[in-house]
Amino acid sequence: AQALTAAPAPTPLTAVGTDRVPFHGAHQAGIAQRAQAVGQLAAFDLRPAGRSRRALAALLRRWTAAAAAMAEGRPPSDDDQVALDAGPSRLTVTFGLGRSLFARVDGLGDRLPAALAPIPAFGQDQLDPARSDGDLFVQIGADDPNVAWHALRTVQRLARGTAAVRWQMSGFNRAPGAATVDRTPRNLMGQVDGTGNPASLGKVWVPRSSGDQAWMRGGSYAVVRRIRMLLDDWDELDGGRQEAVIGRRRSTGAPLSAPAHAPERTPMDLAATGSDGLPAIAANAHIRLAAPQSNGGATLLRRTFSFHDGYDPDGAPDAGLLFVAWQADPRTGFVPVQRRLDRGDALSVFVRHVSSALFAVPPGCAPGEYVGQPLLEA
Ligand SMILES: C=CC1=C(C)c2cc3[nH]c(cc4nc(cc5[nH]c(cc1n2)c(C)c5CCC(=O)O)C(CCC(=O)O)=C4C)c(C)c3C=C
Ligand SMILES: [Fe+2]
Repeated sequence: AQALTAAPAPTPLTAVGTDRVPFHGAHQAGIAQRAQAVGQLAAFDLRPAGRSRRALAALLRRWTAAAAAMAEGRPPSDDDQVALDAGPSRLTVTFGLGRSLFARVDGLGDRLPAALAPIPAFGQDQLDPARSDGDLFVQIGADDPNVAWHALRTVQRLARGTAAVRWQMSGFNRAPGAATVDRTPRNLMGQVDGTGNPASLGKVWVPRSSGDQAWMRGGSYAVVRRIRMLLDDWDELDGGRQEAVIGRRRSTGAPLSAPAHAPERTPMDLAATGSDGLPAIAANAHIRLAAPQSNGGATLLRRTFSFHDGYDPDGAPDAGLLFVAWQADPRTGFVPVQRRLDRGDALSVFVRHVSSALFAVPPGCAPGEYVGQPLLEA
């Protein structure tokens, strides 16, 4: 065996480290790109010293400059060097604004978008206010854990004196190169999760020609829900019942309306029946109730991370989904879909929504500009 003191074999920086996502553009990075292996979500509340347009603009300018540098694999100014030897690793840092911010910062009251209306309470919610909402949102994704943590630490350091962390959550996904087959990654229930995401992002971006607030055009709205999975209860179901709850096969992710060995992306047929004459995709199956065709066309881009934060005293894992859903308007996206799921989804007895937040995510910016500039300066 090689002695631990021996110099490590020189491994070349692979595509995992060198891959990058451009920070600048029409839309912020971290929405259209497939989710990275590591996610860090954080909400900040403005401190009294940060509750002016000037202080907020300065913070967003600092955050933008640091995020743009790190996305290229360059250190931000006054760097702590935590990620000095790493490549950009597909780092994205995405910034959002919560409803409470518009009441706290002078002169922003009349700039509150109608789409930032509070998410209504749902019957099965068990939300913790301390882990919900927030003035500012930062979503970080990277294919390397050190790179993601470095970005989180950097935005938090740059906020000192202006804004303080309100809540923070860490998540993960399959690492690039880890799959043996070409298939959408699995969640912690073992399901292929993400297959039904929209092929086009037309309903994700606020249209250029509409919306009550011009500064949000080209932006999007993020609904963030920490959804715990009741995994010990789930384990009690046999495989067939687990598949019926979702409406898709566990092995391939194909819909239950398709033949046994159909590929993952076979379209679902909600009218199909089995040999018993019953619907192949049950009336209360998750995909039937969540699908756009069951919700007047309501469409979401789900870009989620799994989480696991230890165990309860009874041994149950505190694990589940950091559910991040993107849409042009949550009132016609997340809200009607969740209303339907809350009332009738077979999955709902195996999950628990424990936190909720909604953020307006402004469009992207060009070099020299900062995210949110049209809100604060136009
Ligand atoms: C309000 C929206 C949704 C919540 C909350 C939600 C929670 C949730 N979902 C899964 C697992 C799966 N979801 C799947 C599909 C799916 N889910 C939603 C919406 C919400 N899910 C939509 C819009 C869809 C797509 C429906 C379609 O048109 O096909 C699937 C199937 C595979 C896939 O399409 O991704 C799984 C599996 C969990 C575990 C969960 C909460 C913890
Ligand atoms: Fe779902």
